[in-house]
Amino acid sequence: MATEWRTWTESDARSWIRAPQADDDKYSRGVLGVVTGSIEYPGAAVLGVEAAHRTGTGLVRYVGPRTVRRAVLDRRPETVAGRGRVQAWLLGSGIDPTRRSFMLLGDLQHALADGVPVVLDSGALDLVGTHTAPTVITPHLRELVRVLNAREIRASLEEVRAAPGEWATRAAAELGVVVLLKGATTHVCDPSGNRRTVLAPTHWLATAGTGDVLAGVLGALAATHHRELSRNAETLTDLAATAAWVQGEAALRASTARGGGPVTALDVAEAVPDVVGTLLAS
Ligand SMILES: NC(=O)C1=CN([C@@H]2O[C@H](COP(=O)(O)OP(=O)(O)OC[C@H]3O[C@@H](n4cnc5c(N)ncnc54)[C@H](OP(=O)(O)O)[C@@H]3O)[C@@H](O)[C@H]2O)[C@@H](O)CC1
Ligand SMILES: Nc1ncnc2c1ncn2[C@@H]1O[C@H](COP(=O)(O)OP(=O)(O)O)[C@@H](O)[C@H]1O
Repeated sequence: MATEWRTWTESDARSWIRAPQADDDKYSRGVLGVVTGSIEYPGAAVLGVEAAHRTGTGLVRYVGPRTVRRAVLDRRPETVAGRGRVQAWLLGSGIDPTRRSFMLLGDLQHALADGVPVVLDSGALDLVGTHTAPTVITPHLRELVRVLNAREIRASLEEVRAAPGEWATRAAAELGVVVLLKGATTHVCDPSGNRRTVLAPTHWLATAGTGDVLAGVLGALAATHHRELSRNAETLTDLAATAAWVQGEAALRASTARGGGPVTALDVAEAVPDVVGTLLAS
């Protein structure tokens, strides 16, 4: 039974930001594994990894093509290249699902078999339902239409645009995953009927790559909350709403720092630590 939509606020988001403690190390803080980016879209990998580091995970492992790996490491040398044990996976940003190599598909399947929480974005959205781990999908409107149509649920872009919350709810129920449907209002819902909206505080956010940043923030929050997630998978819904809130607030701060002017996706990622710091201080 679906509940009413609840608008996610700063005080809601505050409950889902974890600061490291004296007995923490980089592993206990949570390791995020990332399979994103491609020769066509290397920037998506850079943006997601940057955002994950900026959100405050203990360690990020990146798996992907050599040239993309190089771009990621040039920007963020803290990143560890190659597979390893992780507490959450971020898969698919900057990947064209029609052009996946065997090696990439193997990396994606390997990650999905891990059993830890998964964020599925962009070029991995079609893999929803192929695994049992707690999962959140992060489509925009067109991508949600594709996901629904692939499951023989007929929906047009116009229909989904007219009632995004209803279609997100339907997708969550049919697919058995948390759905984060992006837009000026982001709808987050799950199969248990929990429903959140996150209102973007600036429309400058509607620019290339900010979805990749959101995916990185969410991946990091999933990794840092791995203990809560292992006890209660529904936690993923609130973490997803928090990621959208943090991303929106970061965009607002980045824009305000530029006199209210436009922002780039990297500006948004770079503003995330300020948002996290403010949430922890308040
Ligand atoms: N820096 C990076 O690496 C970045 C990488 N990115 C990565 O790119 C991948 C694809 O993501 P996406 O959301 O753009 O793809 P998709 O859902 O297929 O939508 C395409 C739709 O847009 C439309 N369209 C195109 N041009 C248009 C125009 N001029 N004016 C109006 N409409 C236009 C087009 O419509 P059509 O031409 O078919 O009418 C089509 O329906 C994804 O993996 C993402 O992670 C991005 O995050 C960006 C930064
Ligand atoms: N009109 C808007 N106002 C504010 N935010 C928006 C608007 N339209 C889209 N967004 C946000 O911008 C981001 C775009 O993500 P996405 O569509 O995946 O783009 P990309 O693939 O280029 O990263 C999402 O977080 C979405 O919620």
